[in-house]
Amino acid sequence: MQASLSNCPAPAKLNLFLHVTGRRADGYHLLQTVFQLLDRSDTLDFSVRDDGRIRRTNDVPGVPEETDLVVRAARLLQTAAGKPHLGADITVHKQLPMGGGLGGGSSDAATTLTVLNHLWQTGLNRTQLMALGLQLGADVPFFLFGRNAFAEGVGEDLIALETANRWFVVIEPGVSVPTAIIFSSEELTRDTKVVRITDFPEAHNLLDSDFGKNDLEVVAAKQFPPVAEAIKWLKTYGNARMTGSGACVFCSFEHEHQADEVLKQVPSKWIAWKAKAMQEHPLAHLISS
Ligand SMILES: C[C@@](CO)(OP(=O)(O)O)[C@H](O)COP(=O)(O)OP(=O)(O)OC[C@H]1O[C@@H](n2ccc(N)nc2=O)[C@H](O)[C@@H]1O
Ligand SMILES: Nc1ncnc2c1ncn2[C@@H]1O[C@H](COP(=O)(O)OP(=O)(O)O)[C@@H](O)[C@H]1O
Repeated sequence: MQASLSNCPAPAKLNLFLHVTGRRADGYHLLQTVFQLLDRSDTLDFSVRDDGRIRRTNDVPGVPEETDLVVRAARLLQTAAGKPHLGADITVHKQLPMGGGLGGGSSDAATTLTVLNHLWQTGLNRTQLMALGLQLGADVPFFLFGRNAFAEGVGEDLIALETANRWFVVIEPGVSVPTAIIFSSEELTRDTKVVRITDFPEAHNLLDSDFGKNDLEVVAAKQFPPVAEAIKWLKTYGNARMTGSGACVFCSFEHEHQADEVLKQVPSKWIAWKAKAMQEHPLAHLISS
């Protein structure tokens, strides 16, 4: 058995649009969204243990070990696979901001399920891993699906899409937005018209069109003024939007040099970076269909 794997990527996602179309009986919201993978990632190291213990080896500020989605993902897989004697030491190198709408925690969890399924030779297929992932968070199945996608339900009904190979400028407005606060707002609209995949422009043209919006944006911008400020600033360069429940905002460009020009202008109070669209998750090959 291979004992360890280092520098495993957990990439960020953007929601190119995000419509809230209803609410389930359990309070969870029904969404329609297009998920886009980015080539900016957290990275994780895994080392197999033979005593059944699952440990995070480093401190992650603000995330106690027991609540880390990485530790919870590993425990869930250990139980589901019936391998109580197998454990792991996991190191999480965070690059993606927390509460940023980039899905960092969900992506870390998906990478953990993928890599430990491989190292422990657990043999779960993609569908089984996605079902486990959904127990950890609504975004986790997408990262296991492995391709850019149109998503419905709470994000678990996925159809693969070929999106444009764009460059993105992403601004971190310096606040962490808790997803639950945005979804529980009285001001959130929950009745955006349901679209069919054939209703919106071909995915590779999506970013050039006015199609879609992020229904969570109005709520987040009102409750977190730095989000509103970053959107306003970035809108002078193109069709800027918030991703997920915030806080990050993004704008896309055809050429890298255009992204570089915008980055040079970003006020120093914000962290900003560029990333390229990815069509496939870098670990997709480790999972069998
Ligand atoms: C909004 C999105 C869009 O991709 O992304 P993020 O901004 O979190 O990255 C996701 O739907 C977020 O999914 P995820 O990050 O997994 O959310 P969770 O932690 O499972 O949910 C936190 C809380 O938000 C509420 N919630 C979440 C998802 C949803 N479809 N309806 C909800 O009402 C629930 O109250 C839940 O307890
Ligand atoms: N490995 C992890 N990385 C980041 N956040 C985590 C992790 N494990 C648990 N969390 C919790 O999940 C919350 C949401 O994190 P994250 O997925 O980064 O943001 P978002 O859902 O906005 O994209 C964090 O504020 C943190 O409390």
